[in-house]
Amino acid sequence: MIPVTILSGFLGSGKTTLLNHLLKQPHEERIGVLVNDFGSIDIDGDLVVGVTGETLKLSGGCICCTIRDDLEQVVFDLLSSEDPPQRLVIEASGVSDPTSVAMTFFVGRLKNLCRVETLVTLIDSETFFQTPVNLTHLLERQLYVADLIVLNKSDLCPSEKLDAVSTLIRSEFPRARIIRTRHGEVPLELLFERSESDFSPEQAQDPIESHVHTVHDHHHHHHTPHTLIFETWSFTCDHPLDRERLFDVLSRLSSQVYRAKGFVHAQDVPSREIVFHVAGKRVNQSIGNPWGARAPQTRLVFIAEKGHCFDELKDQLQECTSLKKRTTFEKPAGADAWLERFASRVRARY
Ligand SMILES: Nc1nc2c(ncn2[C@@H]2O[C@H](COP(=O)(O)OP(=O)(O)OP(=O)(O)O)[C@@H](O)[C@H]2O)c(=O)[nH]1
Repeated sequence: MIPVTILSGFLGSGKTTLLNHLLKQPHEERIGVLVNDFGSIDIDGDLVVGVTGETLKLSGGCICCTIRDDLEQVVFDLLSSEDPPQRLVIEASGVSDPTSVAMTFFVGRLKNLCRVETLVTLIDSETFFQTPVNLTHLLERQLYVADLIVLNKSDLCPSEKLDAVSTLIRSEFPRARIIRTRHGEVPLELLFERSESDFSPEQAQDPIESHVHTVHDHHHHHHTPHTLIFETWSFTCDHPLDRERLFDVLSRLSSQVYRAKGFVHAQDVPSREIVFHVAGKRVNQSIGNPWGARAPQTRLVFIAEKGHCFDELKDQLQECTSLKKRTTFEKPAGADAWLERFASRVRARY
């Protein structure tokens, strides 16, 4: 039976960062990695670096609901390949319920091939107490089934706040082990350590959600698909963007936008990708890979509250393609004529 580790945690909590850290650590097993992006274009798969095994991308939906069958198929194909991985790590999308992802391994063809060893849930410690009320249910679901809870982004959080987050989580979810990290730096041994028992379907029957997914009826799937709760929109553009303007636009995103990320074709660094992340109110950018033979293209994905209208953002992003430099001072109409009159008066006097 192939051991499976499921990484979950809300949008931007640091799952991909943890995955990258994990894959950079020396490991002897062949690790198969599956990355699920909720957005309509795949970004996460390309953000995973240093993979020694195989990385498969599942995008365009959430593996816990709309594309759950795809997950089963992809894992089955991977395990039936000539050189199958010895271990699987699945990065669930930030909006997914890890229980549903785990349940995929208790039904159909995967039932006798895999065992779900560890469920890891990441928390963005900095923004934990600002979690929008309509998202606390999802967060609870992610925490409830976790064997390991990672309080990530500890570098952005004063120690008193971190203690408060830790105390609250420990009292609400006493079963899990809790670890504080920065940049997802969890030791491999901890991630792959067998918990006291593997995940069992009974764990899915938690008090938070009464309508559980039963083992026998895999299609008896009651929870609301995330496409009904979240809105996703992507922006692609071949023209280079003004990075300063883009930073400005991304810094002022509506609070209904929970997450943005992607690759930018920037005017000032035309030869390399610029990787942008917005998580909470924080905008991060870093220089990524050279475009090489690929045609440079900006690909940004946004995840927001259902019903959010992206029209204004679309206009703002399109304006970032303009080569015109922004001026902070716009001369009022008639200013030139006035200046000319003023100058001639000065000339006449002196
Ligand atoms: N300062 C700081 N930044 C972090 C830390 N962990 C992750 N980040 C940054 O947070 C942003 C989001 O990190 P990701 O790893 O992409 O988050 P994610 O959970 O995979 O995001 P989704 O897949 O969209 O849900 C990136 O800009 C990371 O560099 C941390 O511990 N400290």
